Amino acid sequence: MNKEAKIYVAGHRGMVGSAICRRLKANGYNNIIIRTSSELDLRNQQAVQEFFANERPDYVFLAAAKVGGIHANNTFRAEFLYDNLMIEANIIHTAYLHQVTKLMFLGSSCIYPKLAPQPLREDYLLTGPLEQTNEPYAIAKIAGIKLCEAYRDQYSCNFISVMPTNLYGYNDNYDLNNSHVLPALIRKFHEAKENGSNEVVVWGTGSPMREFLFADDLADACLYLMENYNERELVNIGTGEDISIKELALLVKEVTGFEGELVFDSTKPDGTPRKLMDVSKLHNTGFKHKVELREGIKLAYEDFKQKHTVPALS
Ligand SMILES: NC(=O)C1=CN([C@@H]2O[C@H](COP(=O)(O)OP(=O)(O)OC[C@H]3O[C@@H](n4cnc5c(N)ncnc54)[C@H](OP(=O)(O)O)[C@@H]3O)[C@@H](O)[C@H]2O)C=CC1
Ligand SMILES: C[C@H]1O[C@H](OP(=O)(O)OP(=O)(O)OC[C@H]2O[C@@H](n3cnc4c(=O)[nH]c(N)nc43)[C@H](O)[C@@H]2O)[C@@H](O)[C@@H](O)C1=O
Repeated sequence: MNKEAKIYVAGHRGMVGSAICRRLKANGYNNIIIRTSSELDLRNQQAVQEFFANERPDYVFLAAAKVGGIHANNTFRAEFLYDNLMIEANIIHTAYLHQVTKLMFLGSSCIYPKLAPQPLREDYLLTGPLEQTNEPYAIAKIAGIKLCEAYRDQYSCNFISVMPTNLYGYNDNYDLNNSHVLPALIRKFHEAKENGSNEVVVWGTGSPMREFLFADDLADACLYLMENYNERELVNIGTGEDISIKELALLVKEVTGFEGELVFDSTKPDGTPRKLMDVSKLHNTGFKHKVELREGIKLAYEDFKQKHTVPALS
């Protein structure tokens, strides 16, 4: 991408979109186009087509989506399917109509079958049934992948798809009902410590395994792949290491300094037992993540405290 290129970051206020914008600016790209969802509802096809006609971006990072953790996915099933289908269909089709030089679609590790062999290779896609709690979101993401493939096949569009693992970092979502596990645990342990509670409830059995990548590492990977990857096939983006939810909770407990007990609420779903990504394709391109989990949790916790805790009255 040349430094004067017009780069549209869809979802710039989100955890991933804001990280991509940070990285673009740090790398000298200053022609970045952004819109909030109230300025441009990406589910509205006409509004998207007018936006592209006016702004004519050269590159698109498609990081806008309806996103949430296991409870949100399992509760707002229609919204996770409809919103994500509409957002991706509108942007991908309009990017083709306006001859965008290159588009990157962000999928997710949940697209792979619930019980696929581990670690998950990109060619395991559509080889088995999906995890029920996030099937709508996964189906939408798979449709996005197939749109990029089909527009490449029929119209020679340079649209690539990347599959991030579970993410965390600056500007994460800390709503206890809709967030992912890591931000939820950071908030729960912090508030338990501040309130003097002697226990923190962890959803599920604690036995599922999850892989976690710091969002700024993902952003680095996205810029690297936007510059260097032009293939039809998916690319997994992760660390290649996973941890049990129980071990993760104990790590967050240690970082936040909470000294009480963990209580596991097995009435809550575990979801996919494991979804470790095979990241050999990514590593073969020369890219590797930098931030390890303990350090990343410390960085995310500091960000949480700066943005979410009311300063004590002086
Ligand atoms: N977080 C994670 O663990 C993972 C995320 N991903 C993928 O990464 C991408 C970004 O996720 P993340 O940053 O965590 O999500 P966030 O929820 O933090 O951000 C999502 C963004 O999408 C925008 N958006 C949502 N609906 C609309 C709409 N109708 N019109 C316009 N904009 C909309 C929001 O805009 P606004 O703020 O203006 O309302 C928001 O900025 C998504 O594609 C997600 O599927 C993949 C794997 C894991
Ligand atoms: C990125 C990925 O994210 C989602 O899939 P998920 O990884 O299953 O989601 P999660 O992070 O919410 O849970 C991971 C595990 O953690 C356990 N857990 C414990 N305690 C809390 C807790 O307090 N909150 C949450 N949310 N989970 C908790 C929870 O029970 C589960 O076993 C989908 O969006 C999916 O589509 C997707 O792409």
